[in-house]
Amino acid sequence: MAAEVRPRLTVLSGPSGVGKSTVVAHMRKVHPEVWLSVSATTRKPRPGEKHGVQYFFVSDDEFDKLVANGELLEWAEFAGNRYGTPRRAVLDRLEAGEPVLLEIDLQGARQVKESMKDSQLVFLAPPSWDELVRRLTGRGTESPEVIERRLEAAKVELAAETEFDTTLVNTSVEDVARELLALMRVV
Ligand SMILES: Nc1nc2c(ncn2[C@@H]2O[C@H](COP(=O)(O)OP(=O)(O)O)[C@@H](O)[C@H]2O)c(=O)[nH]1
Ligand SMILES: Nc1ncnc2c1ncn2[C@@H]1O[C@H](COP(=O)(O)OP(=O)(O)O)[C@@H](O)[C@H]1O
Repeated sequence: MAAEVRPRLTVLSGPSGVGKSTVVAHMRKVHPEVWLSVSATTRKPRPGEKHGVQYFFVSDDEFDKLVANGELLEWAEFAGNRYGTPRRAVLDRLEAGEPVLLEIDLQGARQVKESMKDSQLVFLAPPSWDELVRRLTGRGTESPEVIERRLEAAKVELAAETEFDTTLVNTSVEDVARELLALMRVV
C-alpha cells in the first residue's frame, strides 16, 4: 500500500469553546464508524460523564503508573488536571488499517507530531475572537474566572496555528465535519 493512502493519525486541536466536541459529535452521528480515542484523565467526571465513554477517569497514582509503564502516546497537564492518550488502542486501530482521531490540546498535538511523523494536525479556529468569546460564554458551563483563564490559554493556542498542517474555520459545524472526514479519508 502506498504511503500516501495509508490511514493516518489525525489530531484535532483548538481553543476551548471553538466547537471541537460539537464537530466531533456531529461527525460521529453521520459516520458512527469513525473511531475516536478515549483519553485517561485525572479530572473528576462531570454529571452525565461515564468511565470509558468520555474519558477513563483515573486517580493520580493510576495516571503515574500509566506514564511510568509507557502506556501513553502523549500526555499533558491542562488547567490543573492531567490528560493522556492510551497508546495501545491507537496503534491497534492504525495496524488494522483504520483512521484514528485524537481530540487533544496543543501540548499533546506537538508530542504526537514529534513521535508520529506522518500524523496530521488539524487546527479548529473560530470565525473571530468575538465569536469565540460568545461561544465560550454562551455555553454556560464555566464561571467568569474560568472563562478568563481559558481565554488566556486561547491566545497561546491561536498563536500556534502555524504549527498545524491544516486550519478549519468553524463557521458551519456540518461543513467542518465534512472537511475533517475528507482529511481523514473517511469520505
Ligand atoms: N494532551 C491531551 N489533551 C487532552 C486529552 N484529552 C483531552 N485533552 C484536552 O484537554 C482539554 C480539557 O478537556 P476537558 O476538561 O474535557 O474540557 P473541555 O474539552 O473544554 O470540555 C481540552 O483541550 C482537550 O482537548 C489527552 O489525552 N491529551
Ligand atoms: N459552528 C458553530 N456555530 C455556532 N455555535 C457553535 C458552533 N460550533 C459550536 N458551537 C457552540 O459553541 C459552544 C462551544 O462548543 P464546544 O463543542 O463545547 O467547544 P470545545 O469542545 O471546543 O470546547 C457550544 O455551546 C456549541 O453549541
